[in-house]
Amino acid sequence: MRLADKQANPAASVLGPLAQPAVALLVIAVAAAVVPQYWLFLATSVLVSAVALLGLGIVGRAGMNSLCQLAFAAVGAWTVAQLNVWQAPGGLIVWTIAGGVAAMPFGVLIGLPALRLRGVHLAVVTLGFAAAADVVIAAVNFPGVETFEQVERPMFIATDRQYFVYAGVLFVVAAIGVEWLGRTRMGAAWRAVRFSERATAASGTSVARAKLSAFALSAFGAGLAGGLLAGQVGMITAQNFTTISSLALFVVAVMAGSEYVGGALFGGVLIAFVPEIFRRAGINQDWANVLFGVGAVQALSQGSSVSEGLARRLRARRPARVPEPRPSQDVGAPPLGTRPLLEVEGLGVRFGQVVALENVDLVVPEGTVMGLIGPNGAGKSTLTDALSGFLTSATGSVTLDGRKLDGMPVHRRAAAGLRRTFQQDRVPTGLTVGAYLRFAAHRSVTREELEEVRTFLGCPALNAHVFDLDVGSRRLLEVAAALLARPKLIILDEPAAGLAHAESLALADRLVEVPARFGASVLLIEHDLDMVRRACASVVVLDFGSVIASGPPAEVLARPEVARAYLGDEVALT
Ligand SMILES: Nc1ncnc2c1ncn2[C@@H]1O[C@H](COP(=O)(O)OP(=O)(O)OP(=O)(O)O)[C@@H](O)[C@H]1O
Repeated sequence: MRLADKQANPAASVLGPLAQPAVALLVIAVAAAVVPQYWLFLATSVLVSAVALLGLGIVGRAGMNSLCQLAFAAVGAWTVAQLNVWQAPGGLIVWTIAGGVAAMPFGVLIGLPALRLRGVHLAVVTLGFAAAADVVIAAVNFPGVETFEQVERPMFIATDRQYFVYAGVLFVVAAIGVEWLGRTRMGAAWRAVRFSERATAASGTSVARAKLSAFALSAFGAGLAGGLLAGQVGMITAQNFTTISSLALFVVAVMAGSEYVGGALFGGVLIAFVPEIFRRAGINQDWANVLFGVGAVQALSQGSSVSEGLARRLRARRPARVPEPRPSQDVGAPPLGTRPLLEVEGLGVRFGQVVALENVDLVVPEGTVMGLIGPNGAGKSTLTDALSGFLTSATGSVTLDGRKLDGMPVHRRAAAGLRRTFQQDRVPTGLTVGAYLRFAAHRSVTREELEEVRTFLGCPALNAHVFDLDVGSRRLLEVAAALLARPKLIILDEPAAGLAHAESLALADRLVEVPARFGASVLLIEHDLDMVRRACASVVVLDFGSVIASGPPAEVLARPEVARAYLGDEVALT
């Protein structure tokens, strides 16, 4: 399913989705006709590296590092060489695709540690794999090398000019594939995992699946590049896939921004042409790697690659329109549900010696908005984490609509109808509003449904970029996504943080309507007591991890023990 809105990419909406590939193919055709043979060979190398960089960009989208892309490429090249020796049916094009497919299990294998490791630890694991692959392929010759068997090209791509066109077409197809994937739910999951694994799981998406799919498809891209290289040079050696080359590829990806098609192409140009320019200038080609390293350090210190910086500058020309806050309009008494929806019995959570929750019993009725309040450190967020499945050490039992949730992982609880938002901003910045809502809804939603929820809460337009939104708008967006998922229960953890007081009250009025309009009960965690009074039919007060009061808001907030918990004094919270 297509997730991003067309307007998110101004060029695409003006020229049509096929215009960019068509222009690219035209440039390739013209270059094939006019560029001298030698430079065309280098240009083919650009395309080979660009395909590998597109693959690397996939793990980059998911916020992971892979320093072993050329080990995957070696698998692709090996497969092509072996199929060539066997003279397998299908010819080079089929062998190249087979090379990509053959690299995928290795991608999954390397992706497995990514389920537990992040950042530099994951990078070290992938580097280890690159080094191990280096040793293996240096020790044994690629198929056909001992017998001097060149990889055979079909007639129509036999010359270097024809092969350049073939590489160009393959790059365009790969670029379309990567862009298309980026707009699917899987692509949105990669962006979401990069921003927050917790929020991704809480939206019902398997973090493990998102990470492994990114590694598998990334390896596929690298495998394709390896096969393409095998066809280009005819006979491959271990020298083509050294660990240092893998590192250089990664560094260029960081600098150029391989998550963008333009960035991958630019990176390919750097890898192919900079060493050549150095050679012609009589400078040792290895200095190219130093230059790439400096560029990557510069990109990291600026917080964005060349492509990311360009994309931001383009977006800055079209700032997102944030709608005027809706005026608050007291919609009357909130509904008071009767049938129990969420039943919590004896919930307990300890962090070492700290007892965060102790023997908490709680019932959230169906069709209502219930408040959960308490002073800082009372245990509200811990309760949310325990209910949504993040705290596996929690004791006690949780039942939603008659179904026991105990032992269920986060994404399965979300699928069972329990959605939550977070106190901190967890909306991935790499998506448009529309793409985020569709992803986080975790079900097929029509544009009308999107617009309905968006306007109901007063969120920015679907084509606005999350990156450009203020914190308040992002909080509303998270609530909108939770509503779109049509859950049975939504736990909102301080949704008004970042909103002005009037906006908080307007949100409270909207929440009152949620049970009737969206069929979900709401458990609202809030410090803004005006908002709680306005939105909630009942309220539960936590203090030091225990429930100290519950009932209608006006009555509960007037109780001296509640005032004492908040203010340390017997003053009613009126
Ligand atoms: N990961 C953790 N390790 C150790 N202690 C923790 C951890 N998380 C929470 N706590 C402790 O558990 C208690 C409850 O914290 P919690 O964050 O749930 O409170 P809260 O009511 O959500 O507070 P706030 O309103 O400030 O968000 C506090 O004493 C806190 O210090």
